[in-house]
Amino acid sequence: MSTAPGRQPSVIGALWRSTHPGPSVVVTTVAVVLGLATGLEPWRIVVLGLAILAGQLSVGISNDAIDAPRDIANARRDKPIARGDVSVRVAWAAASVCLVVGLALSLVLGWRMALAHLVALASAWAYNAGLKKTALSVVPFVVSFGLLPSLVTLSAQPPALAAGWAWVAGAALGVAIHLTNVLPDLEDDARTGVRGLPHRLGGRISAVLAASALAIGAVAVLIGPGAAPSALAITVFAAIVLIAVTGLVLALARPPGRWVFRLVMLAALLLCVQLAATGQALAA
Ligand SMILES: CC(C)=CCC/C(C)=C/CC/C(C)=C/COP(=O)(O)OP(=O)(O)O
Repeated sequence: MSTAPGRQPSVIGALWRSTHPGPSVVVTTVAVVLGLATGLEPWRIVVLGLAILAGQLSVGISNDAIDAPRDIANARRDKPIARGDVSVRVAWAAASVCLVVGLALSLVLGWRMALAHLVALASAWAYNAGLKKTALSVVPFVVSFGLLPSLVTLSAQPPALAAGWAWVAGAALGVAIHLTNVLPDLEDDARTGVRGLPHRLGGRISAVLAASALAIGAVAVLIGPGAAPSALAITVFAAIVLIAVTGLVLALARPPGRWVFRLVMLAALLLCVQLAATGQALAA
């Protein structure tokens, strides 16, 4: 979003744009929807949503604060810190406050939930702090997204870890998101020495693996709960597989770009519907 000439952008607006608002809102929405589906009490859903949102804001803002020198070198006009709309110091302060608020709210839901959220956030911050430049760049996505269903089930009374198949679905979603999110930035990243797993694999292999991960996640949710799947579950499963196959074929036919990420986001959304449809079975 650009600012009209002569108008000072607000610091809050600039911070919000640094949070990676799309993914932050999506992850929060997934947690809230799963909370509703598993029958959490309303106050727990509100606290869970705020805790996850605050954690996501801390991850997004710290990512831009750490990347500021690189984004300035790449003249990224979409990055508020690189544009000078907000200082790195203010961004760090905001990221720290959001981190503390996210963990404090998690504690309200119980120490197990707070501990799991701490691990998920530490893994995401480790990505920002340097893992993104290594062949292990996918690991934080496997860990954090693998834990996401458990952040919901551990917020219940009594708290429980999520079922194994829900961990698989979350981790598969994380792999697909990571492998496709960086596709549009491959060239910028190469210029500034960022060589995560997708950069090493190349766009095409990354897109193929992302589509395969989505299909694996969908199969895990379909057969994991053990009971005969409902008509809705089968329909959503078929839609995810169709999107995954479309992504696969298109990625093989032409160089993958932002559209692959959009397809993955659509399939990710459907995977969440599929997860939510399992309701109480989500807890181990
Ligand atoms: C449940 C939970 C805590 C999930 C979060 C997991 C996780 C690893 C998040 C990292 C998010 C992030 C800011 C990616 C973009 O960074 P980038 O620097 O690769 O891309 P950019 O150029 O868009 O900033």
